[in-house]
Amino acid sequence: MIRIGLFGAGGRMGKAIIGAAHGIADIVDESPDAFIDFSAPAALKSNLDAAVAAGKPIVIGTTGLTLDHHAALDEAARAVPVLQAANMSLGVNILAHIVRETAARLGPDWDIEILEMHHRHKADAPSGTGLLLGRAAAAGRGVDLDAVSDKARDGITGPREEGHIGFAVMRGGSVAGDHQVVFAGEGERIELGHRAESRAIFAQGALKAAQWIVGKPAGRYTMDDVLGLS
Ligand SMILES: NC(=O)C1=CN([C@@H]2O[C@H](COP(=O)(O)OP(=O)(O)OC[C@H]3O[C@@H](n4cnc5c(N)ncnc54)[C@H](OP(=O)(O)O)[C@@H]3O)[C@@H](O)[C@H]2O)C=CC1
Ligand SMILES: O=C(O)C1=N[C@H](C(=O)O)C[C@H](O)C1
Repeated sequence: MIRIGLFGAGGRMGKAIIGAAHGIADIVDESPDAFIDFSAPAALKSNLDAAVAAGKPIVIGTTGLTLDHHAALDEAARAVPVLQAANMSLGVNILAHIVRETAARLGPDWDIEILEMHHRHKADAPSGTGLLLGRAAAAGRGVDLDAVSDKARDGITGPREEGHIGFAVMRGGSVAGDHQVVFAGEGERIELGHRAESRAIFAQGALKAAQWIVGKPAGRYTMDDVLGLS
């Protein structure tokens, strides 16, 4: 059993982690072996400071992070092990590899669109997973996602720009997390997707990551490292 300090314990993911921890981890207030953070971007820096002050690893699932947040992750990773992943599920992390491979094999005349739907409470858009899948597609094409992403279409947009990667965001009800990557060619489409049936898969992935990261050297890690997908 490992001892986990949990940031965001009162939230939806915090409760899912407490529910999944039985027999794997004790959720504690003092002397944790590792921290898990599913809270909000505004809390990231103080949560990293707590991990660095304790000299313990931290697993971060919070999404909506900016370049400044990533700089803070890099800084903390000089002192302690830091794993940040927009999606802790096995399925999504495998899907990202399939998307990268598919994008690499198809020419730029195949349009790439990413669709995601989440529950009505979600604070950030596009989802961290949508962006992760967009980065995988962009990497497959050898381009930078920021240079080719279309995140908002409204009004007279004109025709689609070749090589761009589009995002469509839906919010409603209690959807735990649906993602689809559409490769649209002339006369045919490839649709690759993942549906989370509950938050349990994210919670189990976060706990697995916390078990894995204890004892690792300082540095930045991903779920690929945990799942052996690198
Ligand atoms: N990587 C992954 O696999 C997954 C990532 N996520 C991400 O995890 C994050 C949390 O999601 P979810 O549990 O649904 O969100 P909730 O809003 O249900 O919970 C957020 C928690 O963080 C706390 N919190 C919010 N803002 C602050 C702050 N500024 N300082 C300290 N604590 C704060 C809240 O406390 P209070 O209620 O008191 O404000 C609450 O306990 C989101 O970014 C989400 O996208 C979600 C699912 C899977
Ligand atoms: O906020 C959520 O609920 C989720 N957030 C993550 C994201 O932004 O991709 C992961 C999952 O899709 C659920």
